[in-house]
Amino acid sequence: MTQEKTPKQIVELLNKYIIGQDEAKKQVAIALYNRYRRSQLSKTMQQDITPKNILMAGPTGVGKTEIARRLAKIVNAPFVKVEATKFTEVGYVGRNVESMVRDLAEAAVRMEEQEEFERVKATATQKANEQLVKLLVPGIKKENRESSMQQMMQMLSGNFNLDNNQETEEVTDEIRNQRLSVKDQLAQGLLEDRQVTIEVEQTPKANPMGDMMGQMGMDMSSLMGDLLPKKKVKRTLPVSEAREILIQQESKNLVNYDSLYQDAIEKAQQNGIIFIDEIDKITAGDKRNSGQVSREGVQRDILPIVEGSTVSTKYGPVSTDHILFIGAGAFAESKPSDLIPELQGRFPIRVELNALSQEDFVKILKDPANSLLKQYIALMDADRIKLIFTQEAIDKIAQIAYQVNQGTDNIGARRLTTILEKLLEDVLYEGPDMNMGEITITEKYVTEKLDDVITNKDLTKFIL
Ligand SMILES: Nc1ncnc2c1ncn2[C@@H]1O[C@H](COP(=O)(O)OP(=O)(O)OP(=O)(O)O)[C@@H](O)[C@H]1O
Repeated sequence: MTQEKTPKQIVELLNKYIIGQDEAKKQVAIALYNRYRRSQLSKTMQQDITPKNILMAGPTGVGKTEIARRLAKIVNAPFVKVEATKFTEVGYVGRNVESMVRDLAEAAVRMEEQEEFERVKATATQKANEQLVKLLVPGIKKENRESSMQQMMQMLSGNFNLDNNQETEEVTDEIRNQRLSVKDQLAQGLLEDRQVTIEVEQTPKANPMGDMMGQMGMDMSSLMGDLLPKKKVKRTLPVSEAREILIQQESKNLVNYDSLYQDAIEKAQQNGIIFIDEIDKITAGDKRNSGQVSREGVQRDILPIVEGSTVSTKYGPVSTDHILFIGAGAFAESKPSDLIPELQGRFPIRVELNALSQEDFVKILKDPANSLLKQYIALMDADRIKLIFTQEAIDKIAQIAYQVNQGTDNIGARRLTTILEKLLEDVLYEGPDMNMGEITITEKYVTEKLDDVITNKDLTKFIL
């Protein structure tokens, strides 16, 4: 296991995206680094030192998930979020909790695939373009009796090779020249709208049986997929879209999936992070969810996974020994001490996240690298409109968000999203037709646009 970043460096990176919650940021960074420290020890020593997972307590929308998700991004770790309450639903059985590890393996495979696709991109694009040239200037299909005879002989001898189109295609000098010129035009982007017909694999439809098998740890579509040839259909598309599909197909051919799966499993085992939300709702102390699958039962099912066990996935067995688990919940009606003792022991690091203040909201709107305001500014920029917010307007938005949270449900920073959407609806709708190079959102605009909604409680609940 490699660990390129120290806890301090991790916190510095988290600071770019998350406002406040300093203690939580520090603790996740330490926990992550401790996992690396433990992996450096001898196997026997490792067994004696149990991994230290984290329990985050705090109201909704204050950054619990965001911290964990960002942490994973920063260290390029596969990440999944599950709701613990999902496992209390009727229809779930003990084994299902293992699905969180399967999902992690899946996430790791997707990450590795993305990296590999990036690595082979240049080659895949080149091959895709070569195919496009052939599709745009097809060769002459040879109705060659000899070759039909050969095919027949091959089939009789059990040697099926139905994909020998190229062999029966004649390429004259003229075609060769045409292809050269088309290759040039393609490179210059002149043929992007021309239609071509390509073969694409049809994705199998989801079926309920598959879902059931999935819950039992089997993946029907991949089982069947391995046995049956994938169904191909012909589609006619513009070159620009066809190229994307061909690149995808070529990339898949260029990637060695056996080693990709191995790498992905290694990554999930060594770097994986599983975020278990609503863990407070599976305690005996919580009064909700009664009459469903026993909450303590779910805790007992989760325990072996957190303690370290091996879960079979369709990519191979995954050991959970080094996976970092982050439990989170509001813990409003229950306490961490309501969890079964064994589970409490597996989550020894406890952090509380604070409710967000009006000042925090101002910072959340402005400061993070991809803050909400920056997102809207970027969106409008696509229409070549410069969107400007005055400081007073930003303060007003934060104040309204804070007030609405106090007056109705406190949903934390999520309130900012609904408020901004309402505030900017006219700008988003009319902006492109307004022929304005610049739109400034002032405090007055915020007040006028939102006042009606705020003063009417029913409207507030519905819209904001
Ligand atoms: N402290 C913060 N700094 C920056 N953004 C935040 C902060 N807290 C919340 N947000 C924003 O609000 C959204 C919701 O936060 P998050 O998903 O972390 O909630 P949570 O605390 O995990 O609550 P829940 O348990 O209900 O999921 C995030 O997408 C993020 O953009």
